[in-house]
Amino acid sequence: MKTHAFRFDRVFQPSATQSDVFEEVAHLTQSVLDGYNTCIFAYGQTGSGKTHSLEGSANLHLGAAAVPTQDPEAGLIPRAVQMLWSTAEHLRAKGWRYEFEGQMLEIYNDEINDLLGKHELSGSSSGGSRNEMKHEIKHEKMRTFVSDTIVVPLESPSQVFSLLAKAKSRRQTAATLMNERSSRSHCVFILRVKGANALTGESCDATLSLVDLAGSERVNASGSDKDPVRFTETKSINKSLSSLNDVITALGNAKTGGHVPYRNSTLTWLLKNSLGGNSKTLMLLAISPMAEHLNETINSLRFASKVNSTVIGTARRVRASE
Ligand SMILES: Nc1ncnc2c1ncn2[C@@H]1O[C@H](COP(=O)(O)OP(=O)(O)OP(=O)(O)O)[C@@H](O)[C@H]1O
Repeated sequence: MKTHAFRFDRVFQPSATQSDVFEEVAHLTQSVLDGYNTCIFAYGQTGSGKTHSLEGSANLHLGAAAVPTQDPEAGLIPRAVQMLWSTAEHLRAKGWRYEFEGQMLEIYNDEINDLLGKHELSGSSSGGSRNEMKHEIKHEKMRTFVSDTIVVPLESPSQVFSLLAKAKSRRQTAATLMNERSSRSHCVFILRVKGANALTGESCDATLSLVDLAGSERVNASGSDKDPVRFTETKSINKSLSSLNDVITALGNAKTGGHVPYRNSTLTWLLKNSLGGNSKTLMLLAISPMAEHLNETINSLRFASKVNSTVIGTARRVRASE
């Protein structure tokens, strides 16, 4: 039997619980309160467990009635949200006051859909989302703005869960109109955290981006070239995942002379400030244990171990004035 060796910071066995996974990443998500732009990607082939890891399979989206940290099936997002709110509450005693706001975006065929907006995701059996609105991404210093998208001020974890539920149901509606569409789009939850300390005069303003990437398998082997809709989807997934690879490679490679090709895909352009050397980035790789998925699993492991071995820079805090 041939063996392949890969090195990672941490490997979770099938017996690992949601709580085990969260324990590993909790400190990272928490650093958004200290003013670090932070990004967590879930990468892996369709059905390998990306959404399971980020959202979990508990019925979390019932508003205030759900208490995610007491639910063993709650995934990373609800746990992180709950932890951020409770840490912010503790930090009040030290003078900190935080404001939170959230956005839920989907990138499908290299275009942004606002999962909280009114117009998109109408669905179409002939080609997926027909955006009534084109969204533009702008970067000003350390901030990212997406035109004509809804940003919701968030007062409590339960409000975040309702927001996630709304976005999820809109995605699912679109998915029933177009078979398996959600596996072929990237879903990005952006939580902006603004903090000010009345005692020390310090301030911070950073975002936590949690990204459920489209299935990483190369679909051309499954006949996508015969189906124009599938072909377009495949092309844009391949493009955005290879752009992600190129950006990470460029960040870790001094030889590129400082040029990082963020603009090559909507995914990398949107996440520019969360991917750059000043932010904290983590990739969570989901792999299937099934023998028939071995090739995809090895491809995923190769990609992720390359990402893991890349040093993208040194994270630094973002102050509110930046
Ligand atoms: N570690 C796990 N333990 C238990 N069930 C799991 C685990 N990982 C995945 N599953 C289950 O497998 C199914 C597929 O997982 P999931 O939807 O998370 O995959 P995915 O990688 O997000 O797929 P897609 O690319 O289609 O979004 C779900 O029913 C999920 O609950």
